[in-house]
Amino acid sequence: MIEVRQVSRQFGNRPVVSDISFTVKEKETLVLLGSSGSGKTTTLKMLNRLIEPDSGEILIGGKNVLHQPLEQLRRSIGYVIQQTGLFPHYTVAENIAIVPHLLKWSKEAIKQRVKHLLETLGLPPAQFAARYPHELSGGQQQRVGLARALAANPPILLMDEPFGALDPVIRHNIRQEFLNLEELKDKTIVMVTHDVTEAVLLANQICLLSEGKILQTGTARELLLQPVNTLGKEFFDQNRFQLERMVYTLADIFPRLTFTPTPDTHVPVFDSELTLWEILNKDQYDKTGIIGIRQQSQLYYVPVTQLLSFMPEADLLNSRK
Ligand SMILES: Nc1ncnc2c1ncn2[C@@H]1O[C@H](COP(=O)(O)OP(=O)(O)OP(=O)(O)O)[C@@H](O)[C@H]1O
Repeated sequence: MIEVRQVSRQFGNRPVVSDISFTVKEKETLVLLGSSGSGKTTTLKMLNRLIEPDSGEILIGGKNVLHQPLEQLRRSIGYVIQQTGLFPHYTVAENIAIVPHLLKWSKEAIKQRVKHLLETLGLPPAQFAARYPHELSGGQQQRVGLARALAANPPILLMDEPFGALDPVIRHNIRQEFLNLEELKDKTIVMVTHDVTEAVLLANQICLLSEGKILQTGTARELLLQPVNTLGKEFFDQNRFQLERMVYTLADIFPRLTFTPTPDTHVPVFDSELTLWEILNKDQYDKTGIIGIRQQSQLYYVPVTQLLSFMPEADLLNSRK
């Protein structure tokens, strides 16, 4: 668990991070979201002491990070940055092996770990292990950066705009892979992004920053549907239509649906707690045009077009009771 308590940091006499507090539970992903200059990177770097706070406390696993030996702290925290930070004169395998090597793992253990990570991240070792970073695409470099951060299996991962340098299609694909990676499922992750879609997709909790202060911390659903101030609301407005599909569940829109009779053919059935986005991203539905919804152990059938044409309404959540 990571606990950030009333942390502040100035550069010169300019406050860059002011009185920030949040908690990241084990195996959760907290996204630091905010526009450029809002203090995201500075906050992240205080977690692994690349920057030290002027005041406040940061506890990891109950221990103040300032009281832990720096080397030990950094080795228990994987760090992934946009520019990957790969060593240009090291091969892919050597780059990934850096921390296990420092930890004096056996040669065989290192070899097996590198092989496993490359396979997991879709980079066949026979093809990629001996290459140098400049012989890789941006997406491949980013995967190697992630593999390197994961090499010694640290419980915590800090990621600063990890997909930022990638073009939109690759970015989308890597994000999806990221969501499905077994290696990441038991990690406690803090990620910096200014991309709202990325935040909504990946975060258990979002901490929305503006000018070094927290505007709101909560789930994507809370930030989108129950903003506590205008600034927080406006941050999502440009992408609101798409983002709300990512947080509205079938149960939310249930009162607005018109049901059809039980179809003759088999149709896919979804639990009503799934979001519209989760349903619309599954390809099973377009064969039938109709889906089943399981709501409080009853089954209802509805044409998919109703989900596609759904327009969020301000009163919808209030009417769901
Ligand atoms: N070492 C430094 N010395 C002086 N000012 C700094 C330093 N590092 C960051 N800043 C300033 O602190 C502010 C916050 O920077 P930070 O990198 O934390 O923001 P950010 O939200 O991550 O922005 P971006 O999305 O552009 O990376 C910026 O105005 C930046 O110029």
